[in-house]
Amino acid sequence: MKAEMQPAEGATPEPLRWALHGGPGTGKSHTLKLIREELFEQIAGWTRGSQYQIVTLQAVMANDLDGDTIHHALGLNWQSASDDKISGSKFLDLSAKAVQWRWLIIDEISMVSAELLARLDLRCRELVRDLAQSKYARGSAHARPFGGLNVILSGDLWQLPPPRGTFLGEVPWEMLTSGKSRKVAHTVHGQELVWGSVGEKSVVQGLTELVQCERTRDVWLQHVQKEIRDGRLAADSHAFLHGQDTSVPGSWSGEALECGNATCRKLMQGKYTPAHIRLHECPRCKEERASKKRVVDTAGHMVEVEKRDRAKAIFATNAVKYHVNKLRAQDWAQRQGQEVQYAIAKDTISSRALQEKPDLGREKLTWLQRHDQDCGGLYGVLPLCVGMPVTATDHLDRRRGILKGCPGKVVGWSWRKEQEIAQDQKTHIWNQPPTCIFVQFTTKTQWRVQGLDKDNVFPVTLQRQPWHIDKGRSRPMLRVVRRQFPLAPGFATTAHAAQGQTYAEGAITDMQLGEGGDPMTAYIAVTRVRDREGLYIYRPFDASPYQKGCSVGRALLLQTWRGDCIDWATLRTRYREEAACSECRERKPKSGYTAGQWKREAAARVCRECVRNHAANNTPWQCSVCKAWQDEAAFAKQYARPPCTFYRVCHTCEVQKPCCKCGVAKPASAFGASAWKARHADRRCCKDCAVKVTGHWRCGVCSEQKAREHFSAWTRQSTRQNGKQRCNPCVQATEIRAAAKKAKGRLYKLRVQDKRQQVIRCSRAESPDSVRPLLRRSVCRQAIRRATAWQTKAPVRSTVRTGEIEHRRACGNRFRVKDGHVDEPAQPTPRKTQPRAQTTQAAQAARPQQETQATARAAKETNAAPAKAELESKNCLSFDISKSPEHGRSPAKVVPWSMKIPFERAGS
Ligand SMILES: Nc1ncnc2c1ncn2[C@@H]1O[C@H](COP(=O)(O)OP(=O)(O)OP(=O)(O)O)[C@@H](O)[C@H]1O
Repeated sequence: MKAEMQPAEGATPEPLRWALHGGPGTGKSHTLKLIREELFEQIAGWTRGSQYQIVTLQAVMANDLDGDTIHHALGLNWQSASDDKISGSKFLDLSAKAVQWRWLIIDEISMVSAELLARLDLRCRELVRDLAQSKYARGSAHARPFGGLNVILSGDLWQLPPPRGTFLGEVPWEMLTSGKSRKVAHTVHGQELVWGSVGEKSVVQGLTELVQCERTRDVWLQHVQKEIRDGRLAADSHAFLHGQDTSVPGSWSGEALECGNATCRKLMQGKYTPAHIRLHECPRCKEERASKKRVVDTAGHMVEVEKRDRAKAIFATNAVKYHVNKLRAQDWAQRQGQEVQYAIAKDTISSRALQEKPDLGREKLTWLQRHDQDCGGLYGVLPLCVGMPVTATDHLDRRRGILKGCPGKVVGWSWRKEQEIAQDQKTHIWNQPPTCIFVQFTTKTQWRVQGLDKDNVFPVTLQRQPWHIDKGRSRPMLRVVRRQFPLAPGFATTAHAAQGQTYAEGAITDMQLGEGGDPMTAYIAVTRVRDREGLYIYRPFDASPYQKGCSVGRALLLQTWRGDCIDWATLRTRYREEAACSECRERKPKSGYTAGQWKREAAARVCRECVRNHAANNTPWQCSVCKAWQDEAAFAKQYARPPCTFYRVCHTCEVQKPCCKCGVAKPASAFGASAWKARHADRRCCKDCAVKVTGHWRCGVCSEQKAREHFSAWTRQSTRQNGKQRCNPCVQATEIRAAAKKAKGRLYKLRVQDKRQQVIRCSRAESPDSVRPLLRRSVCRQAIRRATAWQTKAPVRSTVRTGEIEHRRACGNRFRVKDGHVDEPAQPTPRKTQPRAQTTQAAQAARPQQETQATARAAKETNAAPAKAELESKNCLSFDISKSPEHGRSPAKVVPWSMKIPFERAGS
């Protein structure tokens, strides 16, 4: 260190920028503590904040080292990446503190993002006085990194990356691709601070590595931790954790057989099955094997309930942590024989939010179920009982060391007088919270609040925190203020909060990773314990996520810090984007191709060099159709323009193209300019097909272009050309189709009618004789009656029982019947429509002939059917359906008998 700080002759001393690296529990924080206490404070007599500063990302880590958070110590804005908003007075305050700064120690560097490190560097350059000797190198106008402060970067690159931002161990790909960086300035700056160099030397000048794990003395557990760290968890280790059979005896630690038994050593030779090994291993191996089973099963193995109750559950996400905390709080209270008290948060909606969404109040109950990180870090329903472990969710008192994440236990709470009545009613849900909750916190120092009789007991009062329901929006509007105690049950935590901690009581972890889960979170949990007895794995897990190896960046950064020579050329060939040229067959990086060529398919991609060769041979352009490289003269002039780089067609391929309508291949002159250039063949329509002729319309049905006279049938309705116009043949065809359709409809009706009549006839013929008259009567509602016209004495058949009968055939007159008998008046009733004089004479002339015919017909009818006469004598009227007045009427008026009287009923 001294050597590094020793100036070369005549030169400004170079400040120290050093890395302290080591696995979990190797004592990095312990070393920093020693440097602080023994070197800085005891030997140099310095104080924190004046001559040196120790910073970390999280308050709990800072508290362990008696340091500060990066944001608080350097006045950085933690909500946004902009640091311009710092007030003048605060900046002056910081500057005054930084006047004497010489050392800056950053712990848990893996959790500091590139962006945050860049902001820290810029703020240091601002705060350190220009007069400070080390700020500028001799002859340089640029401030040194970190304003010339001596810096120690301590941490483990194989631990968790920052919750947000770019991980420092990520390879800056610009180094591999030698392309321009598209990252934001802060990212590039931050990465340069750990990867880059100042002049010939790298920014981080060297590295001290700690290798001996001090936290975990269990050799086998150390071995498992290492396997998970390297991403190569062995099948045997996985089986040991699950209590399954292994290919080695139980006391195998990964390096040696601890029992030293000769039989067990023999079992190691690989000839035996796992079941055999388990059966024949020595008692010590059996014992070791049992203790290595860390996956908790439901059958009650590892029933160390008491111990497990005190162990901290470590999860990857806040949501799981929140729910586990609530469940374990209930469980814990039950075991202690206590009733859980629930403090209900009060959410107040801002007036602006109500303006935007008036019915927001209805959702309040659902907000209580959201996890705390969604609602300003305060629980909706906070379970509490006396003696329960809790943690502070905010910095409650910096002076006393009660920072966010500080552990403690509930000692009691105090009510206002009027609230004590509610207490008597034994309610366990506090809609009206107590005035304060007394919590005994575990801090580095001992203190006592005035008026309280116990040490380290702090009255935690209600806190208000704003949160937004619509926090995903670019400008959240729906603001709610939550009022709750800033406490959380202390049974579970996240892996990020657990980093750097040692849990002597043990840790519970879930190693079954979901999709996208990070094995590092499980690694952090596994490395927090002192021995295997302290590790509880929540459920069986899949080994594959822990066998994928680890990223190349971490190892490369460590090599950079060590000062090892990195073979960037080999890395470039391995990681750079490359593709083979279709002509020279050589694999080349993206920069070896033009943008257009890179996008092409592998078979058509040509590298810059081959393109250059073609240009040198005076064939600079490639035809997109025939793929031949040709000179410029082989292409049309417009292809010289830059947009045509991706599509050029030579004259030979361009001589003729087919029209999409007529399908005939035609030269360019037959097409319009845009149609000729169209790449899609279905858009290339020749002029003949596309042309509009004056006085012509295109028929909307047959699509033919015709003179307007051919549309005369259509223009009777409309003269507008709207694309629906139809030519005369098409109109005619339409009309014919409509008429045919109508006729078909009518024919169908007649067919139906005929069919019905046929059915009736058949049924009548088939029905028994006794039933037939009944059927006839039912079918023929209007019975046919016989009468004799009194004028001509001719027989007349009619359905009229009472009324007038028109007897046209006999004389053209009418006569009246009453109850079926002819009512003979003194004078004949004149017809309504009187025949004209001429026709009356003609009718009178024809009358004798008609009378003769009628008489003859009557005689024929009387003689022809004796059965009919018999029926008539029985006063039954005959029925001939073809002569019936119903015949020929619409079927709707004729009611089929079968529908009216069922056959059986009629028969009976
Ligand atoms: N040299 C040492 N002598 C005795 N105990 C030590 C030593 N180094 C570390 N320890 C103990 O080991 C535990 C872990 O140490 P420490 O927190 O410093 O490790 P770390 O490397 O910072 O771990 P992590 O990477 O997890 O933060 C602590 O309880 C500490 O007291």
